[in-house]
Amino acid sequence: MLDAGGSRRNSIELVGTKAGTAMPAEMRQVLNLQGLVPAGIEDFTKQEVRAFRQLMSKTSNLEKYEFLAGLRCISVNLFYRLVLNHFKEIAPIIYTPTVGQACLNYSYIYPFIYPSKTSVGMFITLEDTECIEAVMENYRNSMAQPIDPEVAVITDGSRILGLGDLGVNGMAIPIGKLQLYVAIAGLNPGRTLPITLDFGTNSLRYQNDPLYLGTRASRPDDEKFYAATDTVLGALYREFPDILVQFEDFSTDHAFGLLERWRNKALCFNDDIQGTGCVILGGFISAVEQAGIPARDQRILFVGAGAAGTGVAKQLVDYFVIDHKIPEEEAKAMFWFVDSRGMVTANRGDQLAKHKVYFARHDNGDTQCRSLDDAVEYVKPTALIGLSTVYKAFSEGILTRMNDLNQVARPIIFSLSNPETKAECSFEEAMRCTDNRVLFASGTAFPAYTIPETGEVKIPGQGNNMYAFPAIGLGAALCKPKRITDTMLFAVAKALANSLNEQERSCGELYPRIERIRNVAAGLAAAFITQAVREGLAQEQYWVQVVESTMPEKEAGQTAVTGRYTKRVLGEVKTLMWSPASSVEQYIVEAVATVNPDDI
Ligand SMILES: NC(=O)C1=CN([C@@H]2O[C@H](COP(=O)(O)OP(=O)(O)OC[C@H]3O[C@@H](n4cnc5c(N)ncnc54)[C@H](O)[C@@H]3O)[C@@H](O)[C@H]2O)C=CC1
Ligand SMILES: CC(=O)C(=O)O
Ligand SMILES: [Mg+2]
Repeated sequence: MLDAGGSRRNSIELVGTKAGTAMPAEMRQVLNLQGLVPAGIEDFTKQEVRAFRQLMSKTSNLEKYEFLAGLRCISVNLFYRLVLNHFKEIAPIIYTPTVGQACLNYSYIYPFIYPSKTSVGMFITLEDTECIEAVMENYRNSMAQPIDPEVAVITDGSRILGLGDLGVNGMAIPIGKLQLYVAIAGLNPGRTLPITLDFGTNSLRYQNDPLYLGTRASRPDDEKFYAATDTVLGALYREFPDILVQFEDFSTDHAFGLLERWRNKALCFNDDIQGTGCVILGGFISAVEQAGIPARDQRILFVGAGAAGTGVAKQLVDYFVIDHKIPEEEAKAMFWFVDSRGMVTANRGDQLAKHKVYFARHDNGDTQCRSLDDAVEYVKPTALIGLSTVYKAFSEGILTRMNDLNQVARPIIFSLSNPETKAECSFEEAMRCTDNRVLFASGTAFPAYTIPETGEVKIPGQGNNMYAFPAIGLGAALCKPKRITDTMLFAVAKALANSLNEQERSCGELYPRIERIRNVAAGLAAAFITQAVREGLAQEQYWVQVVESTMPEKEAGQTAVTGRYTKRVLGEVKTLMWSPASSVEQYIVEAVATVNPDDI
């Protein structure tokens, strides 16, 4: 009985896109399904249409999230088919902003799944770390296919988006990030591993919530935290030696601490510090080019001096140093920070956290700006970058003042906190208050804005690390670098800035349109690989040969790298690239739209 059930299940898995109502008559017979399914035999496309109708019939975004999460448990293929073909509509559901709501409600909406058949990932408690090898073994045994994961996204839920400590409820973030790895970079869903370190939560709200799914205890101290996390990461790298680990949404000190501990000895990066740095640098380069003053005249005020704020600023400093040949001390002096206590200065009177010290101002004399308004008056910024988690921190007064201060150059205003309930301002507000002159990006997508006087429709840029991490992961999965360096990420940021097409540039946009994100990710992954090879860190010999052989005549080696990418899509769909069967061709066309067939 059990055996029969098992083989039947396997058969159904094997048929993939021919499951359910798409199952051919012969197969229905073999599986004894006559009379158990409607007579109509339809193709996958019709299933997609029906699923999309059902999705769109949901009245709230959270319901849409739940529908998609349930669908994914039933049919991975159909889920990704929908995501790929309706990416613009679905990305804001499986990712920001709705994923924020999903996290807040995760213990209420957790799907009814059975981990022996399908698991959503790993939930590792402090107790589990004492038998971590067994946990790894359990995961391996639960996998539908005997293949190693290529990318793990790991969080401890301590700083989920701008929503704070959500404990185990943060799991929706690694899940959502990895769904974008599949949708944007074509990774095999079976090769993605979401992990939540369920070490407790300091949110009493969750500790006291009867339906809370995680450990009801306060978080451990640093010593225990690092020991337990090291145990998990050590086991993970032993079990899956080539895996890329993406650290996500750890509280600030642990975000920096883990990166320092692991960045030089394993393949990993922190998405909030480095991925965000990459993406914001990419958009910032485009903004500086359009602003109308020399780059070295920029005066950049960051609101929020956390992991993301200082991570982004560090990459911007690199840009001024490398591309504009501005000495580091001068480049650093182009930056000011405001945090919850006011402007970050060396003589503010409090002990500055380590990551703020580099940017602390020493030239403020007795001036200590306690509010953002004061800081704007003091700095007279040309660029205002929000990574503060403070909703509407960019008031109409501040936005209008930015416009007044920047009559020669166009003001750069990035409202980057997520989800949109934490965004410093909306696109519409920024446009209205700056006479539509703003160069704008936001972490969560805002709607397009129609300029009332002219009817012109303006599309805001989405400055979200989703433009970087899938490409970093794809590049890492392909060339298997020993580690990820700042210069490799810088190459990705530059490739992002260069990825805008003529139409996007002529409309003054800062990021490529979301519809092209797969194609763009291919180019960014190519830049990542090329730089890894240059630095002698790529371990995949094929890539070393391809990149080196094309370097002299093709500056970035991009075409050849993309060529190999194509080959892998064509030849090794099952082993590396993944896409629902019927859209593989479409994917290839998108991914290699610019490739000369002779190079493939
Ligand atoms: N667009 C994107 O791709 C990304 C956006 N983010 C967003 O950035 C935000 C911050 O993330 P992290 O830096 O990791 O958090 P964090 O907790 O490390 O930093 C938050 C910073 O904001 C400051 N802050 C708090 N209240 C303030 C106030 N009233 N005025 C000025 N500053 C204030 C804090 O002092 C701290 O320096 C989150 O909302 C997150 O979702 C983070 C990563 C990527
Ligand atoms: C986008 C992202 O990683 C964050 O808001 O934390
Ligand atoms: Mg994050």
